[in-house]
This record gives sequence, C-alpha cells and structure tokens, in this order.
Amino acid sequence: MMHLNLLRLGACRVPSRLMSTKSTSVEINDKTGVAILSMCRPPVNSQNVQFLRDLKSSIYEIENNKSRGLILTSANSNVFSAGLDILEMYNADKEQLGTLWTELQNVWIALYGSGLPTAAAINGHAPAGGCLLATACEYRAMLPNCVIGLNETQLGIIAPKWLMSGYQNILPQRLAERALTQGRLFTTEEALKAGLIDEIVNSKEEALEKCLNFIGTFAKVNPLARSLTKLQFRAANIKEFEKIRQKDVEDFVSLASRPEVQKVMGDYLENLKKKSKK
Ligand SMILES: CCCCC/C=C\C/C=C\CC/C=C/CC(=O)SCCNC(=O)CCNC(=O)[C@H](O)C(C)(C)COP(=O)(O)OP(=O)(O)OC[C@H]1O[C@@H](n2cnc3c(N)ncnc32)[C@H](O)[C@@H]1OP(=O)(O)O
Repeated sequence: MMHLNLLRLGACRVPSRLMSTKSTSVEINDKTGVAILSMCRPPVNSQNVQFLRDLKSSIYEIENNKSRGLILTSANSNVFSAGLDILEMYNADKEQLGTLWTELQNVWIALYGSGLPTAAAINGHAPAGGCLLATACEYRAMLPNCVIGLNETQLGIIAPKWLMSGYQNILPQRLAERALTQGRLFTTEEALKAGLIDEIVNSKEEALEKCLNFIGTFAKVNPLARSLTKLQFRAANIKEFEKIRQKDVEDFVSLASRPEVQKVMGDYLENLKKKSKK
C-alpha cells in the first residue's frame, strides 16, 4: 500500500528535523511526520530526575509539533531502559525521592495519556521503569534475547496501581496478576507468547520499520477521532491516577526512605556492580 511504502525507513530519504536535550534526541521525518524519540543516557538509560524531565519535555514537544506519531527507542545497543536510577534513590533525602517519583509520574502520564499513536522499538532490556515506558505505548517490537517485565515484587517492593496500568491493558487479568505477583521478567520469546509485545524483530532498523508500519495503519483515520477513542480506553486509569497522585508520592517517599528499604537498595546496587565487573 502506498502509505506503508512511504513509511518504509529505507525509502524515506527526506529532510528530518532534529531536537535534543541532554539525554534524549528527537528526529521528525518531514515526509511521514513521525517522531523517533531516542533515549540516550549511557550506560543503561537509568531514569534520574534530569533524564525524566528531558523525556517529558521531548514527549510534549512531539505532541505540540503535531507529529503523526511517536516511536520510543534507545540509543544504547543492548538496553532500552534499566528503570529508575537506583543511585538516585539510594541515600537520597525525602525531597529528592519525592522529586524523582513526581517526574516518573509526569513521564508516564505524558506517554500513557498521549493522543498520538505511540510505539516502542525495544532494542534491549526493559525491566521495571523500562517496561513501564514500553507498556505505556500502543505497540511494541522487541529484539530477541532481552528481558521485559515489572520485577518489583522480586525486589520486595510494590508497584502502585497506575504503574501496572499499561500491563493490565495488554495482558489478560489472570496473566497480569500472576506476572506481577511473581515479579516476572519475560524473555522476548515469552513476552511474545504472552502478548506483552507484538513482534520479535532482528534489528533496531526492523523494529523502527515495524513501528512506522503500525503508525501507518492510522493514516486514513481521523486523528481527533482516533485520539479521543484511545483516551476513552485509558480514561478510567488516568482518572484514578489523578485522584491519588499526590498521596502516591508521599507513599513512595515514606517507603523508599525506610532504613530497611535503603539497605535492600544498597545491596542490590552492590550486586549490580559486582555483576558488571565480572
Ligand atoms: C532496587 C531496589 C529498589 C527499591 C525501591 C524502594 C521503594 C520503591 C517503591 C516502589 C517503587 C516501584 C518502582 C520501581 C521502578 C524501578 O524502575 S526500580 C529499578 C529496577 N531496575 C532493575 O532492577 C534493573 C537493574 N539492572 C539490570 O538488571 C541490568 O543492568 C540490565 C538493565 C539488564 C543491563 O545489563 P547489562 O549487563 O547490560 O549492564 P550492567 O548490569 O553491567 O550495568 C551497567 C552499569 O549500569 C548500572 N545500572 C544498571 N541498572 C541500573 C539502575 N537501575 N540504576 C542505576 N544504575 C544501574 C550498573 O550498576 C553498572 O554500573 P557500573 O558497575 O558502574 O558499570
């Protein structure tokens, strides 16, 4: 079909506009109008306050520029995003913890509540907050031999309801409950079988192409009708989130600042560091 051909990456040698922040870059293809938002905070796109602020402003910029769609991906070759930056939670004071959590909420609502067609080209591991971003999108293509999932219970912590919303939108209730209580990280292959991702792809280029094709399926649909229909599906979760968002920050701060939770974080960090030195 014509519009799908136009969207093929290889065929799109047309000018692109570039916008960037310290830890994100955005390329908007002038022909397709689709924006590719790349996360670039080496080594693992862990989510600290600055990164989350950059991500939020890029998402709103794409939305305000009237792009035709948004594709989220990573500039890192094997990690999509490692989730919240544990270094920024460990030994942090209450104000810092509150700011971090507020910014995570802000990014989630910007992406989950976006009226644009959104897709994730998951070119690496996507645990915890990485999975949160991917599941806030409407479509996911993922590289093999990676993991994705909400592993909070494995870390002895509870993901609040809004953080599970994307998961619950995608997975059947029974499967979502089991995966969340197990804190399961799915391999790419398991994620496809469960329906957590839509496609397995062999390269980042193929992931981007699949995402473009997905966004292309809306080419002949009225954008406002599309957007309002999408948001009707998400309205209940968004409304529930808005009601509890301040209390949710307080709950997070109170939990994350407890000495025993700080100890878990410290041990977890140490293990991560030991593993990376091997
Ligand atoms: C962990 C306890 C949290 C306790 C919180 C308490 C209360 C909160 C209440 C509710 C919160 C619920 C929500 C939580 C959302 C989250 O996102 S928590 C973060 C969870 N993330 C993870 O568990 C992922 C950990 N990382 C990995 O599994 C691997 O790094 C990877 C992503 C699979 C990549 O592996 P790879 O081999 O490529 O890289 P390395 O492991 O060698 O890592 C390189 C480098 O990066 C550092 N690093 C990795 N992840 C993080 C991170 N999330 N934050 C900070 N730093 C991270 C790693 O230590 C290495 O550093 P280096 O040794 O200095 O090179």
